[in-house]
Amino acid sequence: MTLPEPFGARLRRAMDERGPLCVGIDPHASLLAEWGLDDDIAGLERFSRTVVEALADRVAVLKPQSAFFERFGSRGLAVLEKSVQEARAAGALVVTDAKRGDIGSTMAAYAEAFLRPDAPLFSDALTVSPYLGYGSLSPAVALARESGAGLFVLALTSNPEGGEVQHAVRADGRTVGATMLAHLAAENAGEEPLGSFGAVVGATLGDLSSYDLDMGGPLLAPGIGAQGATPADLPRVFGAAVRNVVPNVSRGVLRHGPDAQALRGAAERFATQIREAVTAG
Ligand SMILES: O=C(O)c1cc(=O)[nH]c(=O)n1[C@@H]1O[C@H](COP(=O)(O)O)[C@@H](O)[C@H]1O
Repeated sequence: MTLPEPFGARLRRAMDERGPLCVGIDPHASLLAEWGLDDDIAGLERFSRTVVEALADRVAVLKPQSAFFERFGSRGLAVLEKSVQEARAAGALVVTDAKRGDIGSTMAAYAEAFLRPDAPLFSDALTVSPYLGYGSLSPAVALARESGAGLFVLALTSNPEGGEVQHAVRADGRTVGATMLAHLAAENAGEEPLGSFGAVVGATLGDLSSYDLDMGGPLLAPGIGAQGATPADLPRVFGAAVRNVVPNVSRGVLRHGPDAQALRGAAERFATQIREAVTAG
């Protein structure tokens, strides 16, 4: 049996070919209104389809945020399934942002929901929370390896509240966030050209030179646009690890809809600024 190509290798290629930008599919009620759509299932469906049709053939990664679909119950989940499948079919890698995390035996079921290749919500990667202990994620790590999928583990999140947990210093002197990065480095050891086990590290966090961000995997960096970070911040925040950064922009692109050309233009502007910043950095 041939193993599927690992997520990290597929992501590296997509980043090299398309640039590293990840656009979020975050159908906030306020964005639906701005787009002239109703806050209902038809509005959700129209919003998601528009983003997928405009961008899935050109950006490396699309990241649907599950909460905005779950808000509509089972019909919302059906739209999420369709969006994930159509985006993947059109050539984007899909990171489903569901931030799952639970005791190991329950985590196994979450992993099956998103990382088993025949699952309706199968995604190239899933965001997960390690704050029930990194080891609780083991079933997801194992299934991702088997399926050629990946994980993005919350390490240093973009929100100001994250620090009370992630910057907390453990008995061994390391911060909790640094410990998560070290677990990921071990997971990715020997994986070329890029490991499949990424970290989420906010672009909003300023100087992170005290952290070892070179953990062999991708760094999903939300916070650009609506949360105040800019592409120009990336080299300062990530240092040499900037080459492995997948910058996420959600509202900063989405507010340009519903016109597909305007969405593409906004994504292109961010992509250009990111390329310039990474090259200069
Ligand atoms: O895992 C994430 O994607 C994530 C982690 C984090 O630390 N901060 C963060 O903003 N996110 C997500 O990234 C997206 C950011 O959206 P914008 O602020 O609109 O660009 C949202 O979907 C958030 O849920």
